[in-house]
Amino acid sequence: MKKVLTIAGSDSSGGAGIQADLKAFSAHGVFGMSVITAVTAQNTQGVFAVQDMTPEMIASQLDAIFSDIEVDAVKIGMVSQIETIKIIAEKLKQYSPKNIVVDPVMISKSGYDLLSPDAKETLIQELIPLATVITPNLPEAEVITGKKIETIEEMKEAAIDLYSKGAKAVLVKGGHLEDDATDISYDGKTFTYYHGKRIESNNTHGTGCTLSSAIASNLANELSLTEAIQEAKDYITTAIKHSFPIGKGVGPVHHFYTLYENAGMNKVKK
Ligand SMILES: Nc1ncnc2c1ncn2[C@@H]1O[C@H](COP(=O)(O)OP(=O)(O)OP(=O)(O)O)[C@@H](O)[C@H]1O
Ligand SMILES: Cc1ncc(CO)c(N)n1
Repeated sequence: MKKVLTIAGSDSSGGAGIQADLKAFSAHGVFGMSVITAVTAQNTQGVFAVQDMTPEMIASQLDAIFSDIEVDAVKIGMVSQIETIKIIAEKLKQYSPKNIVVDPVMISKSGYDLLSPDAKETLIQELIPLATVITPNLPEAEVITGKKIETIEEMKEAAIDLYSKGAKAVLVKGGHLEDDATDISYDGKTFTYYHGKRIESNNTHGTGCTLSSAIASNLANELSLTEAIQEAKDYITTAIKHSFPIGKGVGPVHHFYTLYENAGMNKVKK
């Protein structure tokens, strides 16, 4: 069984962050592990408090895992502070895992800063160059490139600009487009489109976390990058379609169990 690590924040309501990542890992049949960077007090309505882990504690978690277990892929989500980013980058350089998916999480859907504004530059300089693929949404891509992105053409321009920051590939996500949810990847040579019809759902809490974890799982399972992204896109689309309205705000997506599905045991149809 492949082993996949998420380095991210905890979402107490279970829709995003570490909790979404571990659910996505299980659904992909990989063994999930976690390094918690911060604990958030969060629900479907917002983020109410954040407690960052110390850099020492983050380093200890990383050492505990990498000194003992072979890691097939890493997904990085909420990294919160400059010192958090620096220690993660240092440890990843030391252990050099094969696949690193960087989701440059900045602001929650409810508008809370999950990345300290003064840490943006460190994220760009320290983490992006280590990435197999980075997966910014449109607001994140706008912050990193400094340009407004509203059209497919502007997404392609942003992808070229983001690629120049040093990641092996870039996936610009179109969840925030007005129109359909089309994502675009760029690997320095080729653009690939991942088309998704916009689903009218209020339950999209954790879509980005889920997509990046699905990509990491698929890379661990040795799919090519474009296959890994396409499969992950199919997964998130199904997960949004079958999402449920728990809580009073933006509900979570539904993680469906491919293993059960293959065995004909899953009630959820693709
Ligand atoms: N309403 C929707 N219908 C269909 N696909 C969607 C919808 N919203 C988002 N997606 C898809 O979900 C994936 C995650 O994209 P999105 O832009 O929502 O990420 P995000 O903003 O980083 O999410 P998060 O809330 O976790 O930060 C993308 O593949 C995107 O196209
Ligand atoms: C902990 C955490 N990570 C990421 C996101 C982005 O959706 C969130 N809301 N919470």
